[in-house]
Amino acid sequence: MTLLIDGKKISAAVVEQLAIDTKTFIAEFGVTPGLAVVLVGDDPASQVYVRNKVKQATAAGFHSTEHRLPADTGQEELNALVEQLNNDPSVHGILVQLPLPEQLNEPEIIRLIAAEKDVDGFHPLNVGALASGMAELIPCTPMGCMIMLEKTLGDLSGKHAVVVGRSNIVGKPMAALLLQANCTVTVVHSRSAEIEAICRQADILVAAVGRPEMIRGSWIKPGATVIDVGINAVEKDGKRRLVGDVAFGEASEVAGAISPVPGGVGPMTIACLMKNTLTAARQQVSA
Ligand SMILES: Nc1nc(=O)c2c([nH]1)NC[C@@H]1CN(c3ccc(C(=O)N[C@@H](CCC(=O)O)C(=O)O)cc3)C=[N+]21
Repeated sequence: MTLLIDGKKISAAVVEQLAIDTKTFIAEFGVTPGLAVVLVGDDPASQVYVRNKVKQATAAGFHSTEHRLPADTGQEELNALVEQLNNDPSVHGILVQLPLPEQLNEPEIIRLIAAEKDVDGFHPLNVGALASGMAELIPCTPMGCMIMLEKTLGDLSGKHAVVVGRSNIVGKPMAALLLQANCTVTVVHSRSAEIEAICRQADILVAAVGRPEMIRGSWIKPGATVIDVGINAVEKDGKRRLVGDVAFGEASEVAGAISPVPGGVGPMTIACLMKNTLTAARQQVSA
């Protein structure tokens, strides 16, 4: 029997615990954790995610604000908003939805966000802290994947984890976290040779490439744990559907445990954003 790793259920438990911790925090410090979400442009999928984030923030007991800027916003204008949020003591976490429209310089914005308010964990200071095992703010998607893996497998020591993809937002931080959990870690990417054969050696396979159903059942070692990070919108029978980077039907016949899309990593990402917001608030009140 293949176990379905239910991200909806696990994330609900995370948010429930967080709501309790938030109450305690507010009672102790008299401060409500605040999250500011910035969205530039009007991509409909992004609007859905931003709305979900604001909704979950409210459920966790946070104060949250949404800042929408038009698609043609200039760098100066976005910088000014980020600086204003950096200086606002009621805001403990800042998330600027990526990717940004192409006239905007993404690395500049990532560096401009105050590191202690960087709830995405993308600022170079937070990336460095993660690489050396001193992280407070950990990128949300990889953190969510680790919670799912530990919930499913317990101790991860000695397992061979293969990460497919090397992005700054998922692949690289995922590899760092797996290494810290004492896995043997292999990262494969678009230039790698023998990707299939390497995937077939994985006890833990994390797919984060952004290519619909690229990973087939035949790439998976029987009994392996598969985490599907991909959220790809595809047309099927004239309807918009979400599929992962893993061919779910085939893969679930081979894997020991697998996370679905939707209902897997997506909700975990949002739950971890809430965790980071409370962590950030905690750091800031005791600073
Ligand atoms: N600075 C920044 N940080 C992010 O964390 C970030 C970002 N930019 N840009 C966009 C991506 C995408 N992302 C998702 C989070 C949750 C779901 C999610 O909950 N998805 C549901 C389905 C939602 C639906 O039906 O459309 C699920 O998988 O079950 C999806 C996508 C966060 N991102």
